Amino acid sequence: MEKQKINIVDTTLRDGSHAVSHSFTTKEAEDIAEGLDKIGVSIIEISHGDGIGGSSINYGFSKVPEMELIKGARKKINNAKLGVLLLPGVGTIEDLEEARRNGAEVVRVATHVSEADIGIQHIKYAKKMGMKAVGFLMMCHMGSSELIVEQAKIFEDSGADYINVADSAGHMVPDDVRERISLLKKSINIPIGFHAHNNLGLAIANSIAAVEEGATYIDGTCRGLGAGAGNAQLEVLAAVLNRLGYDTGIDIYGAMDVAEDIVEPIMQRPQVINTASLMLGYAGVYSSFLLHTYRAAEKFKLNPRDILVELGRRKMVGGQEDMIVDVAFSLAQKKKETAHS
Ligand SMILES: CC[C@H](O)CC(=O)C(=O)O
Ligand SMILES: [Mn+2]
Repeated sequence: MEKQKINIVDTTLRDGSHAVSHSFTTKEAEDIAEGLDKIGVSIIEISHGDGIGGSSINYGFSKVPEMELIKGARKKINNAKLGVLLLPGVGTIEDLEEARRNGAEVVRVATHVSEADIGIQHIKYAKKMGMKAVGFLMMCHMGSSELIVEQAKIFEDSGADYINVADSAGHMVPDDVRERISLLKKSINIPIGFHAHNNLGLAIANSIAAVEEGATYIDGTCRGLGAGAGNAQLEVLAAVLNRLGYDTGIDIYGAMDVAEDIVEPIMQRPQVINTASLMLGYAGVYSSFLLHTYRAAEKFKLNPRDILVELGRRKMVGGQEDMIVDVAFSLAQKKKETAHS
């Protein structure tokens, strides 16, 4: 029997950007893109962690403008497709046009799980420019399977080539993934992808659950480099999928080498599940809030875990990074009041 093909989408140079505070240099982007292209990934995504246009005071400034990184990566890619992420409102149609001119062939239009309608024009415009367009639903743990189907259909009707379900908070367990992907599989006519975060240590297990329910595009990053406790570790993902009999087209030894020789040396901290990243998963908080929370905790002399619990309680979603400081400020005020009472 022919092996099922699984397309591996690498987002080291995009989700990994969160983990290095958006400090990738052109040389690093070139080396990583070249390595990923050689090992056979289907799509190489590169952008500021919060997508094109994300470099800002709210999300953190990029060390090197992302369009320079995109141009650098473009020169090194021969086989994979070059992709970017765009959050409508953070990135604009003009940013997308510029990325296209610089060689991007794929755009993943990312919206909160209940807000696909704000991405319709971006999907349509990308298709008009000849790009592959993907509807990327974030924070899917917050949406029922039925809501996800409804929102995916909005993207499908706009012309999206596939739908990506993202467990942005790394909060899902395999049954959550199975339930959502299986209903989606029965309900839409385009392929399905899955994007995991490892905050509960389930990124690989959840990715496998997605594949078993019919997802054919799976995200990974070298060494797991990404927001929070990171993403599904690409070299592990490829090895596990291979062992399960799927065809990823990935050179597994090559993937190990890219992770070990090119990505690991530029990592700023080990990609581990420490207390704060575990709390992201446990409380269902956006993974990219982690480093912003550390900074706020230091500034207001708080335990990062307390800030994360409060962010989870308030159901903050992607894009609300400014609320981290707000929450930290009010917790610090409360602490002061309690000390004086
Ligand atoms: C802020 C964009 C975000 O990092 C996209 C993503 O990777 C996710 O939702 O997990
Ligand atoms: Mn992510």
